[in-house]
Amino acid sequence: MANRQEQLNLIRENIASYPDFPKKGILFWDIFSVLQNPVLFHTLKDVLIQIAREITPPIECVSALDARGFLFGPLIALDLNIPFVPIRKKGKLPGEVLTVSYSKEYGEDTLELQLGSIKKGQRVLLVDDLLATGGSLACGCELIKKAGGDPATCLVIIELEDLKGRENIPHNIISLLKF
Ligand SMILES: O=P(O)(O)OC[C@H]1O[C@H](OP(=O)(O)OP(=O)(O)O)[C@H](O)[C@@H]1O
Ligand SMILES: Nc1ncnc2[nH]cnc12
Repeated sequence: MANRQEQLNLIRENIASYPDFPKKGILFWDIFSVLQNPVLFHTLKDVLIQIAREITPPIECVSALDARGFLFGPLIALDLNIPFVPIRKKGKLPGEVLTVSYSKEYGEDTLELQLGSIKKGQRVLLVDDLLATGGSLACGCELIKKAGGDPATCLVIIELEDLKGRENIPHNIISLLKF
């Protein structure tokens, strides 16, 4: 069995990148290239779960950002046997919602969280595939706080270090791979 660094190196080598997508000047990192290989997908899932289990004090809920965060957040929540709560793009969640707008590397958007989906003071792990400017994760953390929860840790697979996104997020951030 490979150690964690070897597992991460294997994943790193298999993340595809596309220049000028979705806009000129953006180098797009495509996590779906990892999911096409079941061995790598299993490896990535195992690393994410190990890391989530190591967080102290323990997390009580997993949330994730629409859409690529949904590929990973539910896997962690199921393994830890704790609730999963989606944070979706505007207009997709029924019932009463909290709403916050934000900017990201290649545009602007609005995210929503269902009222009552997070308990007061609950320690939430917020999951996404990638941290660029940090706009999306910061927005997710703000929604969790507005709902009364504690955005205890953000967990991403890829961090684009040059964009200094973590400076925009006043919470604990774990990234598996720095580019
Ligand atoms: O750090 P930031 O500059 O905010 O950028 C990171 C966000 O951008 C991407 O999502 P996108 O909004 O493109 O949505 P998708 O998952 O639906 O493709 C990515 O999955 C992150 O959520
Ligand atoms: N460079 C990038 N690649 C993939 N997803 C992103 N989201 C924001 N910036 C991104």
